[in-house]
Amino acid sequence: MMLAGAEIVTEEAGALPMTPAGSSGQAQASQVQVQEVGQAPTRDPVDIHFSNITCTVSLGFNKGSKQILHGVHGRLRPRQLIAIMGPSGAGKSTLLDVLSGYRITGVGGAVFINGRGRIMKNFKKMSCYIQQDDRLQGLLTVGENMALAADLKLPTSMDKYGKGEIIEDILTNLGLYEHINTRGAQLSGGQKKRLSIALELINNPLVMFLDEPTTGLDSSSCSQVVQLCRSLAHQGRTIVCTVHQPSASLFALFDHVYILAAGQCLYQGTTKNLVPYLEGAGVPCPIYHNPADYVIELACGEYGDDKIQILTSKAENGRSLDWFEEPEIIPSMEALRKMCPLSVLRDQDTGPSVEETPQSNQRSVLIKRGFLKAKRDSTMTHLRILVNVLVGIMLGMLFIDAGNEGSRVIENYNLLFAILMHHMMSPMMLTILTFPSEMSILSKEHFNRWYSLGSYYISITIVDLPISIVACAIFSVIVYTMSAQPLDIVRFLMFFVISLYTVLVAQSFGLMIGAAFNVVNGTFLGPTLSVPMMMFAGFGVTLKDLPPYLYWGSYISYLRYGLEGFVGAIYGLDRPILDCKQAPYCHYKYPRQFLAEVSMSPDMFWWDVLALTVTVFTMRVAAFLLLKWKLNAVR
Ligand SMILES: Nc1ncnc2c1ncn2[C@@H]1O[C@H](COP(=O)(O)OP(=O)(O)OP(=O)(O)O)[C@@H](O)[C@H]1O
Repeated sequence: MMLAGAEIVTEEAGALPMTPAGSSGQAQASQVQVQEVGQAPTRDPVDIHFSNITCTVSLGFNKGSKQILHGVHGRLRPRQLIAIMGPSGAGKSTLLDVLSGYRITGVGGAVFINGRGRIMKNFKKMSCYIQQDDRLQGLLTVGENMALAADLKLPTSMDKYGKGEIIEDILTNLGLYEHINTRGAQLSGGQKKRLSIALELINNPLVMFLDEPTTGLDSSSCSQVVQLCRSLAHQGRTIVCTVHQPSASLFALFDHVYILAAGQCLYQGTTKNLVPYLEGAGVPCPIYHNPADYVIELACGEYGDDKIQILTSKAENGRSLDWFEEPEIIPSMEALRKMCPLSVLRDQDTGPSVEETPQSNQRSVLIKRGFLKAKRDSTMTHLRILVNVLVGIMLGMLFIDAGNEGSRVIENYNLLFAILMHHMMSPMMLTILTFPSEMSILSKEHFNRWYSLGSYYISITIVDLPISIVACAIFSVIVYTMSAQPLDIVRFLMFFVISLYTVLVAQSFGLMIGAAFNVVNGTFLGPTLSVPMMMFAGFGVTLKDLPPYLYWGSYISYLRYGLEGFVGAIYGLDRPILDCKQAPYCHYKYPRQFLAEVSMSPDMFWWDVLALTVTVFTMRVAAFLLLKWKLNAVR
């Protein structure tokens, strides 16, 4: 059963002639002329005023700090497509981060929305931020991506037909309808960019911030994306993009430009006024020179730093509105407040919740999305199960029939430790390697208030559990039977429970590392931090041989509880004397003698389960807190 929105999109897509992915679809898309885009906003347009914005970043311990933005001012008018331009490193993305509210650390100054100080919770409800890298669900089709976003971003009271209509409308106007059944990962760069915009358009934001929407696109895709933004702006939105160095034709598509050089404003006004402005400042743009190129050259200091100073003071670091279209009719802050009285805002207030839909809806949609992804994920699901089958068979063959033989007890003990290593390494490394890319999507969707972190975390935990159970059960059956462990259902279940717990702990440990570190650091730290756990597991150095001053280590090693649990399952429960067919003398044919040798008590099984339960719970909570911290720390 598909999602409500996805169902309608797919049904209706099926009724229309569909273009197979990767064929002539791309050519058709490039012919799309973006004229009218879906629903025009129904609420008052948004006028953004920012004043004395500074941004300082710390360069690390004892290295001081760096100021990126130097008290810039500006005005972003509604129904305008505004480009923030400047050379590389000028602070364009930083300014966009600050204006969208994404960056909060080290920021000074004030942002006003329709004449009133910005209240972040309310501003987030009317705006969205599309970052430079396309953070899309690559395993889901365009239609599924849209349907899931609609289920998260539109009120639950809206039925699937209502949502389907909105989705159809947006996709048709953005030239993506032909690609409704194409997976996100298979879209071209321009299509990905348009899908990123389409996803945010679902709840019809009044303000859109786009970081470098044209980077990496060919000229035709660039102009499509910019034309699309222009149409969206002229419908009543305030659209702000950063752009590097647009061609003359692309530059002309923008209504307004805001030019930065080394964190200061060189010019703010209409695109058309740029040439007269430069002329007035004594730095005229040479004939036949693209003004966008020329102003970037000026901002780079190619014509001298004094020119930057002249322009910054002429623009009053963004205070001057002289180069706006009809500056005399730009409303003052007071006039804006009168135009948007508080009584109107009160009527529009949708309550304290930041997200559009309740947590229960967020969880169920995210769980559906998680299962859909898991079904198609060749690494997290298919490869994981395959690896469990292959490693199970390999270990089974290596230790074949070791479980019942008195002369092979030590070998069997080695097998139990090898099983623990497998359950520790593969889920931990898989999580460390895959979670950081998931994290970037989480950061975007969470910031754009698709869902709360709690809903996300619960859903990933629920989605992963059945996959872990299946992978672990397959592995356990193979290795248990091939190595001829006692055929007793209770022992097998004890063995399985310990295996599953070890997987869950290792995964939680991987999640903690994946949430806090990038892939390189995580790949180094995960296995390195696991070494002490192995040392204290009671393997190699048995627990009784551990020096007393290091004994505490065995209590914090989850592998110790795993190994003890395995030994209890296989040799506990008053196991009878073992066979001794393969040797004349079997030192450990009495299981109790072996248990005494490794100083493990068979009665500790439930304590081991309890210890592993507490460890899983603690690590999950720690991973959640780290995730929460990381989401804010990157800002
Ligand atoms: N967290 C940070 N720590 C240190 N320096 C930073 C940090 N964030 C940004 N910077 C520096 O601030 C300056 C402005 O960065 P920003 O990304 O805003 O520039 P930009 O104009 O968007 O550049 P580009 O067009 O190349 O993306 C750069 O020199 C960058 O190295």
